[in-house]
Amino acid sequence: MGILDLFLQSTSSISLLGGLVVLLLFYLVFSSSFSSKEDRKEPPGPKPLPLFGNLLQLDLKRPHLTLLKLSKKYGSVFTVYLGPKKVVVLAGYKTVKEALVNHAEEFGERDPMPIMHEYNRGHGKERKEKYIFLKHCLILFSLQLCIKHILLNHSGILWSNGDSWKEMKHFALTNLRDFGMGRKASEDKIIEECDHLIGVLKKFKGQSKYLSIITNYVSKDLTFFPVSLVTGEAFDTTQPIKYAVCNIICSMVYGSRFEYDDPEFTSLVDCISARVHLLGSTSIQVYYIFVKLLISSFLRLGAASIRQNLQLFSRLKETLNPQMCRGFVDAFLVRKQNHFHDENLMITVQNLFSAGTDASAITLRWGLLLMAKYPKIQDQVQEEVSREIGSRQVQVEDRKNLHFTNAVIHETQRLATIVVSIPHKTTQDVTFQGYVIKKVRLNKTHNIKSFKFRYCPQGTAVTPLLTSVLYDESEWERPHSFYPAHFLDKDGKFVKREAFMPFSAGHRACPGESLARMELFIFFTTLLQHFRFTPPPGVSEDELDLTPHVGFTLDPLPHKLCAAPVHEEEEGLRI
Ligand code: HEM
Repeated sequence: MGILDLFLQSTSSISLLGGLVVLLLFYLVFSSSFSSKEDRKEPPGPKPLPLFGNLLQLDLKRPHLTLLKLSKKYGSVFTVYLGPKKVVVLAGYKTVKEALVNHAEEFGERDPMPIMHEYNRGHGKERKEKYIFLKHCLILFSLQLCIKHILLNHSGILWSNGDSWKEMKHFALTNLRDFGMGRKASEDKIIEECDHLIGVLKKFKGQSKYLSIITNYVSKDLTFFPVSLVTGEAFDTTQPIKYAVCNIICSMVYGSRFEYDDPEFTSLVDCISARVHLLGSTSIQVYYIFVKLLISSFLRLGAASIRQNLQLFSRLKETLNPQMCRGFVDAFLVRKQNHFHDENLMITVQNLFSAGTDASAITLRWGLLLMAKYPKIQDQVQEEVSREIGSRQVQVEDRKNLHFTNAVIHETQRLATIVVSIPHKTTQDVTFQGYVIKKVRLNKTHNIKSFKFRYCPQGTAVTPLLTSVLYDESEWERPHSFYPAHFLDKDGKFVKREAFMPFSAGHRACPGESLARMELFIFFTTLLQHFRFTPPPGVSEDELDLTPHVGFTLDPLPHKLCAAPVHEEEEGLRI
């Protein structure tokens, strides 16, 4: 062995040893700071590593499942560190409800995700100036700069706090109600949209590959007879359902719907979905370090959506009649005080679109996938629909007679648990279930450029784990199975369950719940009234995968289904 080799070997051993010593010191310093005496009463949790926190203990593809497991070990209130960021997790129905409802004020703020925080970090220009700047930027095509400037403040509903959030949420709730949310007007809009959706799904029957004989219940007197149906071409349910659901928000926000092949509309919807998708990517959720790399794609998508909305707003402004508001945007434009500025209009509209389209559309897609996977349950739904409604138009009023169908929709929402959690934060030091949850305070040394300032804003982040409520073993008989009987009494009548909380609760509860519930009922029931959903040819029911794709929401994995028309009079296919 040459002297050089020896030297290299000893140098690398020394540097390795040195590295280990540094890491050990680092670990000791950090772990003592993570668990100082002062913190003893803080919620327990797995020991974090410096910088990485508990990231290495999380299954990053299914973080919600790891959190469920940790709740079994550490209890219903525990702490995890996502990198350097401390997060208190609340698990189980009783704990989540107690925090969000009984301690609504203390747990009621939103903890903006790092990417939102990155947007919102700013230098206090006047709003008007920023908006003018935005217009200039648009002209100059400097889209990234535009968005940075338009999002300097916490605007809109979803990611904002304080007075602006209060005013925007109240305004959205009252105005969307005025434009039909949860009422007859929105029922009519959903019914009209169902017709368009049915028309689109019917187009997929053209190149049928094979005929299947299924037992179908089409007669009112419950005589079962086989019907020959063209199973149709397998299609991806994503876009038609998303377009249909988005059109309901469009008619309330802009006062009009769009055709599914209108490029302005399709790019608006696709852009919103892409942003939600990116927002939910593991890298953004967990690896704060990579935020900078991803932010430019996020900004680009945001810019496209802003540009489209600006065009729509300017068309609405040109034809605005304050005496006759067509939708939410008109109502906003005629109010010109306090928080009713262009920036809030833009972000609130974007929030309504992203929150209002994706969640309902994804739930519907889960519903259809579950029907294809469990044909006997689909039989029962179709039998009930046929018996109670026949071929007339489904109405929201029918919900009280369609006990089984209603139970299936609720069970779909429970099992799919599509919103795992949207982060909250504490507004003050809170004593909760015997633990002290301290508000993270920033001192002057945390200047605007520091890592901690950007990713650990004031207040402790709190994750009310809705999945743990919807899968709570002390509340649900079969938490991990598709079991509509969770929502039925012994006489087969629909029963509400307290632990059914997919829309969350308390101050930040979903303002779109009544609209979403109406959409889910009318779209789902109408689709099952008209179509039989089956796996694509060559795929068995068992092969349909119910593993979710984990992002901002839990979506079904990409899949295709066949939709076979069930009505004789519609298709003339009965034999
Ligand atoms: C099946 C459909 C839906 C589900 C499961 C759902 C679920 C949720 C959940 C869990 C939250 C967070 C609550 C929290 O932070 O504790 C939320 C917030 C929100 N949702 Fe929904 N939602 C749905 C449909 C809608 C619709 C149709 C709209 C619009 C009309 C909407 C608008 C919003 C908004 C604006 C927020 C933010 C509220 C705030 O931060 O104060 N959602 N939703």
